[in-house]
Amino acid sequence: MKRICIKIGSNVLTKENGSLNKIRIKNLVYQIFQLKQMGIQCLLVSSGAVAAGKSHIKNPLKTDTITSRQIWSAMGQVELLNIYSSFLKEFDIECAQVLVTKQDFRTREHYLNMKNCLTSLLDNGILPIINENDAISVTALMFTDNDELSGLIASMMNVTGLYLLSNINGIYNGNPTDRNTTLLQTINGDINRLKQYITTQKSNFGRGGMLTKCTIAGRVAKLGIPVHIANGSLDNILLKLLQTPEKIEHTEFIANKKSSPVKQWLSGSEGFEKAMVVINQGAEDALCSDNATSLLPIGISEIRGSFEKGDIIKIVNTKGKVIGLGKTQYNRSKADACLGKTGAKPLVHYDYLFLH
Ligand SMILES: Nc1ncnc2c1ncn2[C@@H]1O[C@H](COP(=O)(O)OP(=O)(O)O)[C@@H](O)[C@H]1O
Ligand SMILES: N[C@@H](CCC(=O)OP(=O)(O)O)C(=O)O
Repeated sequence: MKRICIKIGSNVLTKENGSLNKIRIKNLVYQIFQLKQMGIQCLLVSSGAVAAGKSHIKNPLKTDTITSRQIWSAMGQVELLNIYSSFLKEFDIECAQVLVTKQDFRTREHYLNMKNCLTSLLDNGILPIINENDAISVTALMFTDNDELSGLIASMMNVTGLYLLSNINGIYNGNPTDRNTTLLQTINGDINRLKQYITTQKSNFGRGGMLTKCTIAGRVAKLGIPVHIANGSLDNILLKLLQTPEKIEHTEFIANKKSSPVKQWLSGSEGFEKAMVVINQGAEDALCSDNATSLLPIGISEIRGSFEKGDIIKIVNTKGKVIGLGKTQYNRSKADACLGKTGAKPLVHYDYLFLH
C-alpha cells in the first residue's frame, strides 16, 4: 500500500491577512479524499495555527513575542482543526489531532509510542493531522519548522513519498523573483551545491525558509524516501503529482536505497547527542567510503563529554564538520581505555550509524 506524508506550509493555507483560506483547504481535503479512494494512506502535517490565531488577535495584551506565539498557536490550532474536520466530514473522513514536540523524538521508546499511535489511526482509516505543539514548544529544542517535523514523521512512518507543499513551484537556481532563474526539476545526491541558490527570503508566514526544506528533503531522500517540493496553491496539485508527476513543474529529490528503521530514527536525533567524538582522517575516509564500516576506537582522536552504553553521540572530523550520529556499544570509560588501540570492539556498529 502507498502511504504518503503531506506537509502544507502556512502560506498555502492562509490569505494575505493570515486568515485561513477555506476554499484552498476544501480543495486540499477533496484531494486527500481522492487519494484515499485510490488506496493511498495520508499523514498530514499542517502549519497555519499561528497565522490563524494572529488574524484574530493582532497584539495580545501584556505579552512578549514568545507568549504571543503561544496564544496565537493555541487559538489558531482550534480553528484550523475545526475547518479541516468539517470539510473532511463532507467526505466521511474522520481526522485526529496529533501535536508533538521535538522532545518526543528523543528516546526510542517514546518514538515507538508515537509511531504506534499514528499507525493505529491509519489502520482505522482516520487521517492524522500533525503539528508542532507550539503552545508549549518555545525553547531551543523546537523543530526548525514543520518541514523538519514532516521529515521525521515521513521516516518514522516509512512512507513512500514526502510532499512539501509551499507557495512556490520548487527550488530555483537563483532568486525566484529573477527572470533568468529556472526550476531545478530533480536533485540527485549532493545538496550542498543548492545552498548558493537559496536566499534567506521566506514566504509571509513561513518559519524555516527554503534552506531547511532543502536540508530536510536531502536527508529524507538519503534514507530512501523520494521528496517532492511543489506549489500547494495550485488546484489538485497532489492528485497531479501522484498521477502524472512528470507533467508537473516541481522539484523532486531522488531517493537512495532504503535505510533500516534504526538509521531512520538516528537521522532525526540531532540535538539529542550526549557527547561528541572527533575522528581522524583515516576513520573519516573509511566511514565515508562505499563500504559498510563501523567506528573503531583506533580512529577516534578525542572524546568530549560523557556517555553510557546506548547513548547517541555526534561524530565530527578534526575541522569540526559533522560526519554523522551513532548509538554507542559501550560507555565513556571503556571507550577511553580503548582509545587509539587496534582490535577493540567498534564504539558504534555500522547498523547503528547514520552518516550525513
Ligand atoms: N532558490 C530558491 N528557490 C525557491 N524558493 C526560494 C529560493 N530561495 C528562497 N526561496 C524562498 O523560500 C520560500 C518558501 O519557504 P517558506 O517560506 O519556508 O515556505 P513554507 O511556509 O511553505 O514552509 C519561497 O516563498 C521563496 O521566497
Ligand atoms: N507550527 C506552526 C508552523 C511553523 C512552520 O513551520 O510554518 P511553515 O514554514 O509555514 O511550514 C503553525 O502551525 O503555525
